[in-house]
Amino acid sequence: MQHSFQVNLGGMVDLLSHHLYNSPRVYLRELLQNAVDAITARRAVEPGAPGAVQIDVDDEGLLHCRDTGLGLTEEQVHEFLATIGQSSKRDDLGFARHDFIGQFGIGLLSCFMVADAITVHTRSADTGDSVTWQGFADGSYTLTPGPERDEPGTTVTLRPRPGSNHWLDPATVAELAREFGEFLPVEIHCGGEQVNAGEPPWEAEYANGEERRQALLAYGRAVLGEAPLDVVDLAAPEAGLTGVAFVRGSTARPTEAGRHRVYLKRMFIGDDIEGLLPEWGFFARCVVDTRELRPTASRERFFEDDLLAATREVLGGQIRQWLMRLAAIDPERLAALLAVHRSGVMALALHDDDALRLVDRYIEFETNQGLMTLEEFRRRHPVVRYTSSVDEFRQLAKVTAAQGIGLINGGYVHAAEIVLRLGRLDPDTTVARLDTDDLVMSFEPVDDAVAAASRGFLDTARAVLEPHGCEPVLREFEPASLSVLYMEGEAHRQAKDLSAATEQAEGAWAAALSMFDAPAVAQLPQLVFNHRNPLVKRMVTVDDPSLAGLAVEALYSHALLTGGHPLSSAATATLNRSFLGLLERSIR
Ligand SMILES: Nc1ncnc2c1ncn2[C@@H]1O[C@H](COP(=O)(O)OP(=O)(O)OP(=O)(O)O)[C@@H](O)[C@H]1O
Repeated sequence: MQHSFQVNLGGMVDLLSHHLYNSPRVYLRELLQNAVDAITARRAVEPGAPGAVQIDVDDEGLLHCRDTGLGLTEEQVHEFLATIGQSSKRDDLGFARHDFIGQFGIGLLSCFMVADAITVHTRSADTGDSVTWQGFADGSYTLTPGPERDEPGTTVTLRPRPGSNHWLDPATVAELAREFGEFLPVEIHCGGEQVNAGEPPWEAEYANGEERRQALLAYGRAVLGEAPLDVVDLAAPEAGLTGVAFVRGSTARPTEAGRHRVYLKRMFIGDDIEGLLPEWGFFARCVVDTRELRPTASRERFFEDDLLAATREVLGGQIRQWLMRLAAIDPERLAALLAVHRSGVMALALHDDDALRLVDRYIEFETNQGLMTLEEFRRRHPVVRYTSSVDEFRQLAKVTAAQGIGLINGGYVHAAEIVLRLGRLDPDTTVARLDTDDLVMSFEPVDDAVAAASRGFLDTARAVLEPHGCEPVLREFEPASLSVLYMEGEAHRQAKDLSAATEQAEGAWAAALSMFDAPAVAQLPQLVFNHRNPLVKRMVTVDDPSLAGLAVEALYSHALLTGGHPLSSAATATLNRSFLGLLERSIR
């Protein structure tokens, strides 16, 4: 036997009024929306019908919202107003009717957030009959005929709940009406004063293009709280969407990035709507009006459906086109923009070839020959080498420059990925991570006489460094001011990364990683002594093994520190020992 669900009416009303919305302030949005929908419905059958909404708060603190809409018959009151989830704005198949903002049949209940009784006094334009309905938060209602109204339309009256009077304060009401109704296509009056402009500034008529642009920039200043760098027109016909994007002149606060101001059929929905632009577009803030995107029941965001995804693509494409056009007509302004929004454009360049070209041409990277664009760097160095960490760059910038090797600091966010992608895009560019083994190979060996004279020193150095898993090498390289370099070598670094990952991993990951047993490290890290350095030159001929040992220990720890390598406890002990030992000898 089949049964029907039972509904706890009071609980349902409570759920749909108090727990659906972010703030009680939306009660006024729902009132305005119903008024505008009722006017739209009346004008569909009576095109010249008046279209105005009047909101007043009387001396007793009651709020009255009066419209010149279609009104309701007694039958419609029962069917639509008094039936939760029933809406006159859906067609016979249950689809939202296109011209109306409402569709769910629950919006009026939001008034229970601020009122304990809702009175609807309405006269149907169809029958001319007037009725009065009064609904309460427990789900009960009364319906009485009359009193007569002169004109078709509806007046909704709210009696404030104890403690909610401030929401019905005249100044608050005017502010909310202005906010939600700013662009609604009917006149909205509050306390006798019209509070809305009725038309979004991007839809308005202007004498010429420049006047329009200045008006939009002024509007953008109000929206962003700062002067925008530029304004971009947006249109996504499938979503019935028009609007503008303001390019920020400074980086957005994290709470604002990727959030946009959105109107639904000209009614304000929210200032913090996400998902309108691809992630990389965080340097722009959109203000748009849409007819087709599907709002959730709270009307505080949109469903993440195919239409929203397609709209995001279209709008992203328009921002991208604007960027490309700017590159062609005003490269200086583009450079200024890229300087402010560097990381956003870099992120875009990770999957967009045009943006990659922009980055190539306009964004400066840190290289071992100073700041320069990748385009310029590639002109000088057909092989683009990069480091994957800032520390490695710092350590090797000078020494690679001295060997004539161009080096890019790939340690900053996205830098290495950008350089690699550029290599894939441009067949004439070879991109390679700096291989420190190759670098050591490029250093000149010392001549035979020096090698013979340094044998004793190298034996001492080998003995000192062996417990640290490091071996000494003597070479000649520029700059001569550099005494030693600690070089890990690619194979060693990979093995180290793997063992660190395995140590940190837990559960299934640890098991998976342990399958890649760290290979026996073929090449130990090297401490490369530079024989062109005057100190090293003297050091290799010192015939006091204990002094040589202290010097090696000191240079080893110094090389670790300057290379940004973590100091093990053994290395820290070495640093202390060598420092104190050398001090003792020099003061003796
Ligand atoms: N000012 C009004 N004039 C005429 N009819 C109204 C008015 N306000 C409400 N109604 C009627 O009451 C019904 C229910 O209104 P309610 O605001 O709860 O839902 P809705 O507007 O249909 O949908 P949504 O939940 O999306 O707002 C409406 O469909 C409409 O038929």
